[in-house]
Amino acid sequence: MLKVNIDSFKYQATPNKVILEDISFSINKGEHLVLLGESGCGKSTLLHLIYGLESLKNSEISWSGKTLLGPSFSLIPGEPFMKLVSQQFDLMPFISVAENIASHLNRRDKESDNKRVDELLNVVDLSDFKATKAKHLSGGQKQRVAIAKALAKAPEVLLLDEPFSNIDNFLKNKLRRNLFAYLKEKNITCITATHDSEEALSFADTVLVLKDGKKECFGNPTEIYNSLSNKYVAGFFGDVSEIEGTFFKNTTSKTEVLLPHQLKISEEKTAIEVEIINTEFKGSYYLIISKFNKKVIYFQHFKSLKTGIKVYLKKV
Ligand SMILES: Nc1ncnc2c1ncn2[C@@H]1O[C@H](COP(=O)(O)OP(=O)(O)OP(=O)(O)O)[C@@H](O)[C@H]1O
Repeated sequence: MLKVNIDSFKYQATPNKVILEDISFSINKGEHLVLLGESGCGKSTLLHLIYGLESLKNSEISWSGKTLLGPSFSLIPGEPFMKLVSQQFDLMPFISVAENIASHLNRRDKESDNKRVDELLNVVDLSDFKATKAKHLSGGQKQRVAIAKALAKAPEVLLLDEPFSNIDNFLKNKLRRNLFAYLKEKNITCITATHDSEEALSFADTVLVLKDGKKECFGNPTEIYNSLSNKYVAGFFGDVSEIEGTFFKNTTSKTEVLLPHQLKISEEKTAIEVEIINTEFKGSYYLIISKFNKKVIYFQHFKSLKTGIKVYLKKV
């Protein structure tokens, strides 16, 4: 089990700025935790602390019951059973993809090394680039080699910092399925930092949403999605509308946070009469942008609607 208990963390360079505060959680071996949060909320910092690149005070991080001591206690920062794939890919440019990956292997048995390289290239879908020099790869391809390289020595824990940020949507889906299935098969514990909610919904066992260095919510993806507590959390999953509960005849006036698929046009008159501002074609549906009580309201519809017309809305 990986246990993280961070009281607070500040960088030496900015001693008056708290970067992370009151972050505690644990994940079981083989589980996948997704850290979801907007840019600058502290995701990379948290990964660096877990990996052991920064020193902590009044805090503890442990793996399988053993406390990780941090950089002050080791000559080479970083734990040997853990690998971090950061946003800098750290490849050797003048050698091939295969040699880059093999540089992390024991290099005693050429044949088994070669097999392992092939297996890993298959995981990141780069078999055709085995002999290509790293400097001739695109950003997304380098990112995939960095992941394969991190997996070479079979780490127990893999930390991924925005692992698919340079990869197009079409390939991303295939890669994510391959990689996360491989990690499950090998029982490798993984933490992925991202602002892509799909990674959280489809591939996480647990999601930790961070906001301004603090824990906003923690739980399994279904729980989080089905009880979107506020605009910040809901914003990762789509355009957010906020409507006071009284408009739905709720007993309280507590504002409801709704995603576009949770609102639809009502044939009968309701308390929510919106004016259409714009329509965006989204492929399988139209996203309708409308105005209600000076607020922007988003809902899904099966066809586009004319700007300026008024319709009534209700909850799905
Ligand atoms: N070495 C450093 N020294 C001082 N401040 C830093 C350092 N590295 C990061 N920060 C600050 O810490 C905060 C959190 O940064 P961090 O990179 O952890 O965020 P993030 O959520 O990973 O962002 P992104 O999604 O953009 O990568 C930011 O305000 C950043 O400016």
